[in-house]
Amino acid sequence: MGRQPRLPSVMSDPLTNRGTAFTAAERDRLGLVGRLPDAVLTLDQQARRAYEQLRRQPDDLAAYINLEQLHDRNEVLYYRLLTDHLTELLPIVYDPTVGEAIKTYSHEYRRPRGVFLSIDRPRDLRRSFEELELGADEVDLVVVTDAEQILGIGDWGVHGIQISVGKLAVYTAAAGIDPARCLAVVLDVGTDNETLLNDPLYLGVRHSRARGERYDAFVAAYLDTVSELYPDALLHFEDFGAGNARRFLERYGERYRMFNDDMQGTGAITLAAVRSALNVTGSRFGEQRVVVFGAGTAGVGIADQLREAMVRDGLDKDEATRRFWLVDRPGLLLDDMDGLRDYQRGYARPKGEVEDWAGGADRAGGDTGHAADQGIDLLTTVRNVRPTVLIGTSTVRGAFTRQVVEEMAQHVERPVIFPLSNPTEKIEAMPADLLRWTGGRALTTAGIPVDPVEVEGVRHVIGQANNALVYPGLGLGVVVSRAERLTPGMLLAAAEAVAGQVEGGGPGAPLLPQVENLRASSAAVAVAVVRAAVEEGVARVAPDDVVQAVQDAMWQPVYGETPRSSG
Ligand SMILES: NC(=O)C1=CN([C@@H]2O[C@H](COP(=O)(O)OP(=O)(O)OC[C@H]3O[C@@H](n4cnc5c(N)ncnc54)[C@H](O)[C@@H]3O)[C@@H](O)[C@H]2O)C=CC1
Ligand SMILES: CC(=O)C(=O)O
Ligand SMILES: [Mg+2]
Repeated sequence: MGRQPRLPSVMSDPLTNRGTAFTAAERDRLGLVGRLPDAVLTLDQQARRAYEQLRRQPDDLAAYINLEQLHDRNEVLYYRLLTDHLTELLPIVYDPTVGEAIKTYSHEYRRPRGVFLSIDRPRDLRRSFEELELGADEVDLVVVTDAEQILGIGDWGVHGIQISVGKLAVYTAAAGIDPARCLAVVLDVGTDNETLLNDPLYLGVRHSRARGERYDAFVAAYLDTVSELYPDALLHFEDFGAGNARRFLERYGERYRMFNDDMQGTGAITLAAVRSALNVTGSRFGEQRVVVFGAGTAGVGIADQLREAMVRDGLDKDEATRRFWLVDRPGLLLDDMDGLRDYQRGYARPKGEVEDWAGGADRAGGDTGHAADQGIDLLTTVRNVRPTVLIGTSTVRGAFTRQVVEEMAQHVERPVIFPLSNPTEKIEAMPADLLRWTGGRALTTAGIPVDPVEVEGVRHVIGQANNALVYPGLGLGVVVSRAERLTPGMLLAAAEAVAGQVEGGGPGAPLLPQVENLRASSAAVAVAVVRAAVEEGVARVAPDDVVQAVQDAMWQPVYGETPRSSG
């Protein structure tokens, strides 16, 4: 076993490394002579080899690890692979496999990617960024999580860094956000996950989750620091706990260029999917009755955006609010309940409304489908409300039972049913079942990717209602327009652009664009977002030719000019 020669930084930095694709002249100029086997491969050939290696992995988690290792060696090659096989690989680097990877992070750890900020070392916060030596105009996007509610799998402490990494991979693969201009961050504020705290190999801060003033001050210091160091960057918040996600967006959304993906991104993609479903049914937003099962960050974020659509459709805000029924752990949310969260209160139904409901207000969940802890359960709600739209953001697998779905389908011709919880182990119902139970009448999507399904001779292609179909284009639009803020008009423009990308219609057609067309649909979203930013007066750059400006801004996974020296 010999000595491993030191590799010049041009090879050890995944942003500049091209491995066996360095030409003889580059090897000579960059100090790589003797560091590589003789052959010079093209990016195509490298991609073929990398894909062969990937295909040999025994399962999805192994494929994830293999891809992350490539990510850490050669970013151009990694993104080339991702863009060439987007439909196949998005579920690996992102939802649902990223959930598995997050659970096993401390054990599968190989090398760090991203910025780790510890609440026990607040004085290191600024330094952690400064030592990256990135200029004020060199960062477009920072994705941060505190990992309290990762997807639907809960609190994963420092492991959450991989959701920031995964979200960024999608930004680049889907919308060509330059990976050299992005940062993934975790705020490691401790964890209440006892499995992690009792694991000797756990890599995070080893205490329970900090809350209250200390936690708030840490988040405030984070925002202060990143916005000062990178004044043009979009500050993306991911997978914070329900109360915090909303609180920070409300407190800071006007002050910083901030985006909460779980509220705003999920709201926008769901709005797009409902828009598309209404194109099929020929009805209007203002006519819908919406039941949301799981009134947390995503559920209420969705309700807010659908409510705005109803208001644009002519309802006043109170009328629109009355078209929503939110069901959470205590059952249907009623105005006399103790313990409602601030963000739920506005949607709580008057207690009097339910007194003569079949089942009644005092009825415990019991035999009526998925049991609520107490109060009025989902089945009773559906039976009495006769919703046209049913949204699942509860993390409760199987909550949309056959009974619930058949009840809904008795009263509407085309029930719109979106089980949005991630990952697969949390989904409220599989779209195939929704279609079978309704004889193909359900208009459905899911947060995870699912295969087409044939029901009664019709092949149904299921769109993926995941915020990944909207946030990359939204981010690109912010980058191109250098928007000062992310406004409701920009979110709406993004949602409408996604819905506008849906082809054709016809029996079994998906409600959302296909992932294989994600680059094109993200570009269309970006164009709409730039135009909205200009119209709303928040754009600091107003390109003459928006379409071309968006194309020009998209980073491509190709080897460009080589660095002049190994640096
Ligand atoms: N498809 C997409 O793009 C997105 C999907 N999601 C998914 O939505 C789910 C929820 O995520 P968040 O809103 O961030 O979490 P959250 O914790 O803020 O909300 C979940 C809500 O469901 C409620 N819930 C839990 N058990 C319940 C039960 N037995 N009955 C009724 N309600 C119950 C909780 O009390 C909470 O209010 C996750 O699975 C997540 O992956 C979230 C964001 C985007
Ligand atoms: C997709 C996403 O953001 C979530 O499930 O939390
Ligand atoms: Mg999320």
